[in-house]
Parts: sequence; structure tokens; C-alpha cells
Amino acid sequence: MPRSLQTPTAHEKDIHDPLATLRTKFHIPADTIYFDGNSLGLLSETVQTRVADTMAEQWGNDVITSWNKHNWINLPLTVGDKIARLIGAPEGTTLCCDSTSLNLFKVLCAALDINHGRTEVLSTEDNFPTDLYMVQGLQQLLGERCTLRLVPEQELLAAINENTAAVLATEVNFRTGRKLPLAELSAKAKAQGALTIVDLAHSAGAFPVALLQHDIDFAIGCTYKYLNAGPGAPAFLYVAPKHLESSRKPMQPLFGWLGHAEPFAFSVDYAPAKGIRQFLTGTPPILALAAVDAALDIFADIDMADIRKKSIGLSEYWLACMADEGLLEIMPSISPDKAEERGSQLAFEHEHAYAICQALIAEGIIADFRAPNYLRIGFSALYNTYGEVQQAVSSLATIMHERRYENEAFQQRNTVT
Ligand SMILES: Cc1ncc(COP(=O)(O)O)c(C=O)c1O
Ligand SMILES: Nc1c(O)cccc1C(=O)C[C@H](N)C(=O)O
Repeated sequence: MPRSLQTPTAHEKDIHDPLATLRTKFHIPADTIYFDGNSLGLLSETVQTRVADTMAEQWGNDVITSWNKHNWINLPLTVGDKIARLIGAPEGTTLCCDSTSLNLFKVLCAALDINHGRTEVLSTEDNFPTDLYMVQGLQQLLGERCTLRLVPEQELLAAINENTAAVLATEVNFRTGRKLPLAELSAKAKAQGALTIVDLAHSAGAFPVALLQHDIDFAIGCTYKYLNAGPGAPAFLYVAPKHLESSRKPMQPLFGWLGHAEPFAFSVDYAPAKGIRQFLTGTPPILALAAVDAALDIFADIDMADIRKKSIGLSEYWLACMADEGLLEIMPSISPDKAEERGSQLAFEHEHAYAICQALIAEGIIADFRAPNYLRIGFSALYNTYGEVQQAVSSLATIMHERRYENEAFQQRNTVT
């Protein structure tokens, strides 16, 4: 059925939005409409206050006693447990630490070790590059014990076979927004004796995830997108309970002292801590972790199903507005047509996508560009409104009709796009 605007209006949709009040928790920059929460989520007052307090009270006044007094030492685990609730993971299986890239390295090693008769990491050609680079780096280290096979995303399921040690899949494609069917992926992997490693960078906080239910072996992801924990905030890592329970030797090779069974014994030889703690490496970045902790508090009373519902509502409305303006013919969507097959973003193709994005930014509408020629729009159910969608698409229409992308100033490339 063709999408059409009809009723209710954006204003009516906003009035009836059950999540509408959450927007007031966020700092919305003046004269800005922000559709880039899929790259960097917005700052909330909750985070700002907690970081200021952690700095002034805990670091400032309680200084080193805070490791015990404020339980800093266990923050990667307590924050990890809060993330666990959003990704369908049980307590004690998730850590908040390091970057997504580093965490991937750790779980890749664990997966190859568990499935040690096999060497193949199977992934998609269009995966986020850092995921592929981490495998390539590991390959350099392990030689023949690690191989990488890349297939087109739509062939991933069929490509899993008896040689596959681990399937490495990003649930939501960072360019197209296509959402892979984790349940089917996991079932096929299990049937072939392969393990699953899932990158949830564009999933956590964007819609419900059910890691345990889908029997996923390992997961990683970041907290600075839909979880709004701030630029470079620590990432997360999940290991299925069955692997944590059955491990008899260190599961990963980065033997940091805080992953040791007794870090304050300061012994010469490494012995891994029990459970998920052994995936820790060095001293946690407390200020950044405090930000993640506070950012997660915003999700405490929210049903992730409501977030998903609104995210779909916003993206469908965006498409309806574009259809109404006649924009989909000149900049077609490269995202799946069915909302259930998308994450929380849309992407559109146009040869001048970069300049179009810059022209939008000049109007205070922040989206982003991804090479080679895609305009990406990320929807955050916590703070975006239907009114913003309407206004942004109307500006986009003006930019396209006036061909503002031909302006040279909008064609100058920045280092970070
Ligand atoms: C799918 C995916 N994985 C990983 C990353 C980034 O990893 P890191 O946190 O190590 O920079 C991103 C975005 O930057 C991403 O989109
Ligand atoms: N992590 C980023 C950064 O440090 C600078 C600029 C952008 C990012 C991103 O998160 C990119 C993002 N993963 C993407 O989907 O394109």
C-alpha cells in the first residue's frame, strides 16, 4: 500500500506519543533538529549531573576511597547488568568496558578457542569496517588458525556451513539500516556447529534485543549511539552463560590485571577471574562509566517495545512525508521497505548526498552522510518528534527543488563525515 500522509497530523501524533515527556530530559541544541542519534546520541541532564557529581563529590572529595565507597571497582559489571536488561541478557553476562573494537577482539579469540577445530570467521562484505579489521588483525597474529570469509549480506544465512567457526554479524547494517533475523541466524549457526558473534552497535537502546532467547554466543556494541552515553563512552560485551560456566582456562588473551582472579594479590602469574569479569583488562574510565550508568537510568521505566513502536512510527512518517513531496523518486531509499526489517534509521541514495547533508546541516537539521553516496537519517524515540520529521523533510524538499547542493561550500569534505 502506498504510504500517504492523511491524518493524524504530526502535531496530533506528538500529542498522543506516550514517550513525549522524555525529550525534556535531553539537551536539544538551539535551533537544531537532530537525526543523528545513530552515530552520537544527545546529552541528557541526567548524564550531565551524574558526571559532574562523580567528578566533584566522588573524585573531588572521596578521592581514592571511592573505589570501595562508591563501588567504582565493580562499575563495569553493575553498568553491564543494566545494559543486559536492554539486550535480553541475564545478570553477570555483560560488561561495560573498552571499545567495541577491542571487545570484539576478545570475543573473537574466545569463539575461535571454543570452536578450535575450525578456523573460519564468516561475515558480510558490508559489515562495519572495524569488525572486519579486527578479524584481519587477528589473522595476522594467528596465521592459518583464523580465516575470514565475506559474503553479501543476503547470502549470510545460506553461507554458514560445517567449516564455520563463528558467524560475525552486525544486526543492523550501518549504511542501509537492514536488520538481520537473529533467531534464524542463530538457529542455522547452531545446526552447523558454528558460534554467533553479534555487533549490537545499532541495536542497543533502539529496539528490544533477546540474546539469551535467541541463544547468541557473544555480543558487543557501543553506548554512544542510542544509549546516549557520550562520545567514546565505553562499549559492552556479552558472553552466553553456558560459555562462562564451562570455561576451564582463560577465555581471552588480553590478560589485564583487573581480569585476574585476585588483582590485589599482585601475583606474577595470571589466573582468570571467574565468569564475565575475566573479560576485563585495565582500570575502568570511571567518569565515562558514570555517564553510561546515568544514561541507562533513562531506560529504567521504559518498555523497549514502546521505543520500537515510536521508532517505526517516525521512520514511516518520514517516508510518507518524502513521498508526499515527491522526493523518493529523486533520492530513493536503500533501506528495506518493510519497517520490521529495519533498525532505527533510513538511508537515501543521491549522487550529491554529501552536499545535501551539508545543506541540511546549514538549516540546523543534523543527519549524516556515508560513502559512497548515502544520506542517513537516524531516529531516536527518546527525543525525536513527528513535528521534527515534518519540518526536516520540508527543508529537504526545498534543498532539492532549489538544487542547493550545487553550492560549492556544501561540497567541501570534512575529515569526519
Ligand atoms: C557496527 C559498528 N561496530 C562498531 C563501531 C565502532 O566501534 P568502536 O566503538 O570501537 O569505535 C561502529 C561505529 O562506530 C559501528 O557502527
Ligand atoms: N564512532 C564514531 C566516531 O568516533 C566518529 C564519527 C562517527 C562515529 C560512528 O559511530 C560512526 C557509526 N558507527 C556509523 O554507523 O557510521
